Amino acid sequence: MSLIPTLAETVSRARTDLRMGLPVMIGGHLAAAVETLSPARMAAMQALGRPVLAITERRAETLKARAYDAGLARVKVPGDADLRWLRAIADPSGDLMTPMKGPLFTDRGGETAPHLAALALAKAAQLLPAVLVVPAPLQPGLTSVEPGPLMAQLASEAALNPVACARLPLGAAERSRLHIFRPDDGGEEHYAVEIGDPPRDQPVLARLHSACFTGDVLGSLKCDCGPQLHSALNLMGSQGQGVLLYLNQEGRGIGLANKMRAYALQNQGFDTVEANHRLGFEDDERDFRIGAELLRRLGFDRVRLLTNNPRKVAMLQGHGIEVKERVPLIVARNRHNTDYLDVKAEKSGHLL
Ligand SMILES: Nc1nc2c(ncn2[C@@H]2O[C@H](COP(=O)(O)OP(=O)(O)OP(=O)(O)O)[C@@H](O)[C@H]2O)c(=O)[nH]1
Ligand SMILES: [Zn+2]
Repeated sequence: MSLIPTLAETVSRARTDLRMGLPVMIGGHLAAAVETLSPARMAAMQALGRPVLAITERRAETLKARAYDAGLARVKVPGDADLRWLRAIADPSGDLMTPMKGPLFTDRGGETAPHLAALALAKAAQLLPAVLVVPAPLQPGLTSVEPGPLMAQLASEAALNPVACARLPLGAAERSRLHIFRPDDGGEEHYAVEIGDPPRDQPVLARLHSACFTGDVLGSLKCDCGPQLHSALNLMGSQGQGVLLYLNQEGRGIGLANKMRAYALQNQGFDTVEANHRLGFEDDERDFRIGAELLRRLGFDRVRLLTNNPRKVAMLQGHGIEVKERVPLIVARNRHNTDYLDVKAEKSGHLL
């Protein structure tokens, strides 16, 4: 095998570069995430030409900037703009304090593939989707990737390889094991809690749980995650078998930092869906294929799925897992989570 990095490895590097504040070369353009960009690197990029600030169509809607391309607006960066100017466009936390940012002028026509790819990479890095982009000759030492292969790689499904497994007696079920799976694209590891020894030729009681540090670990009252996690484990414990997948897709895939930005917007009065949109994300950025892949790796192809989210059912069915039954997971309301639960029911189609 050659020592040259594969496409998956190059993309994984590019994602890490953006997180560190290092620009990457995407199809003849330099691209850097605004969130991690330093003033010196911004100046170096401005010296190369006229950069644009690529933002998502969602963010552009809030800023009243015209998005001429599906999913993308390319905001012209004035010659005298500094990093504060870029950050104010990227980060909605100051929108209410300084609502007038414009007028913002956006590019129409011309190449968009590098910009769209750069935004997808910023999302994959769980950074705010706002990227400074400037045409540039190849820069030695920087990671370089073409937009087409980059997009294809980000959309592809990483293989999840089992790395370790051990018995882990739980309060909810003494006969439990924890399996760790590692993707081959340098992404997050995911876990599976196997309770008892569920027969592989029958539908297994299963839960796909997305990580929620605030709810699962801290017992936050803002969401229903902690109680859902524990009631799923308890039900599996009482039935003697089940499998709970703990997927590291914090904040519906936007990461904990962005989820806290979303909570800050919720403090300003926006709901959970609006907050995601104002940040430039879709309501739900999770890749549910991971759940299907993990179930298959564990030997299951039929489940009784514990969920209130019809999208989870549809996605599993679409990826080769038969959902024999949907088992509702009802959790207690409190005065902090009642609006959140209502919005999930009204806007995200949850069955509550
Ligand atoms: N972006 C964002 N994520 C949130 C918010 N509140 C909770 N989350 C995340 O939402 C996810 C909840 O996931 P799940 O428990 O799988 O729930 P679900 O999609 O609502 O579906 P079921 O619980 O199966 O019915 C977790 O990743 C949480 O971190 C929020 O206000 N904003
Ligand atoms: Zn939660």
